[in-house]
Amino acid sequence: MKLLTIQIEVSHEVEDALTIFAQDSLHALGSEAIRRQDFEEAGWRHDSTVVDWDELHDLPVDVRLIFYFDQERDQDELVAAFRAKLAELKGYGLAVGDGSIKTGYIQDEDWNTVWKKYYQPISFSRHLAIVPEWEDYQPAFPDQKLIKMDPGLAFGTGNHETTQLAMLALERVLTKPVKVADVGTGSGILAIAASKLGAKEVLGTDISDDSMDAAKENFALNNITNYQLQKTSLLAGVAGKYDIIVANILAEILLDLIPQLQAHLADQGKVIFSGIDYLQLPKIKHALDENGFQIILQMQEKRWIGLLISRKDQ
Ligand SMILES: C[S@@+](CC[C@H](N)C(=O)[O-])C[C@H]1O[C@@H](n2cnc3c(N)ncnc32)[C@H](O)[C@@H]1O
Repeated sequence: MKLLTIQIEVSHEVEDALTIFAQDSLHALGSEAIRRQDFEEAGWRHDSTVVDWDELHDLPVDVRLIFYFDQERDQDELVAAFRAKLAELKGYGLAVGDGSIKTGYIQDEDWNTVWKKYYQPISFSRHLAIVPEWEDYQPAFPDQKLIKMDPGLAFGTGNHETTQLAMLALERVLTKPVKVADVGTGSGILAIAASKLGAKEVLGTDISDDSMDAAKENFALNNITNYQLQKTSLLAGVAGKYDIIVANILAEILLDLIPQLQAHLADQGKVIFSGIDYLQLPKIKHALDENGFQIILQMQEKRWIGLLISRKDQ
């Protein structure tokens, strides 16, 4: 099978917003970012960035985003959607960069090997490291827990700031072996992190078939058995209450989740939101307030906001 590729030259200011837009609104099968800065810093960086100098033919001015879509998708429609999004972001006062767009086709096996090359172990914290399935990794601490991942076609390698903000909040609130629901589980990474941090049971929900397949494989890869997966929108049809509900999804979708929270959150429960572009924060704050919730911790990385939330009276 072939994949449609759409390549856009942008400024780093819009990289995240455009990537999430492609993933969540246009249902891209995958994405890749080639950042000039990564190449320039390659000599001294020892984190998850990997640079293959042999493949260095033409560097982007700032960031080149490559999105992968099913070959049957209408490329003119997708290009028009990207152009409209770039115009919207420009309207917010962001530097969008060159904005030029190129389209093409590649064999999907090529895509699989391309992204794997850029996916390296992440020593995330004192407690957790995220390790691609095919990598050997020596824990930085004898008791550091490893999250083994093969995200397949689902979102959630652990590289994205939004995933990392949600993981930080999980470390903060998982102080007892409680029940955790991960809404929009993607690759299952947050549910797996919760289980490794000692959750009693984890539930992952998602609307995507790719997510269900990837999460199931990743639970098996991590020898996790105390999990359930449910293909549904947000918490629709989910039975029972959860002590922690974590959701890393775009703000527009979190707005639909907020009215469902009271019914699914246990007494003294906590909610973790991530995936909120800072421009969308006022809307989320307002909706939380209207639905009886308060923010008890706010974190930010680049444009992205992560929130720890409780009921107002708790
Ligand atoms: C940004 S990804 C987060 C993946 C993973 N939890 C992480 O933190 O890396 C958002 C996920 O939400 C899923 N999603 C989007 N809309 C949804 C909905 N209405 N209900 C459930 N999942 C949804 C997408 O399929 C995607 O897997």
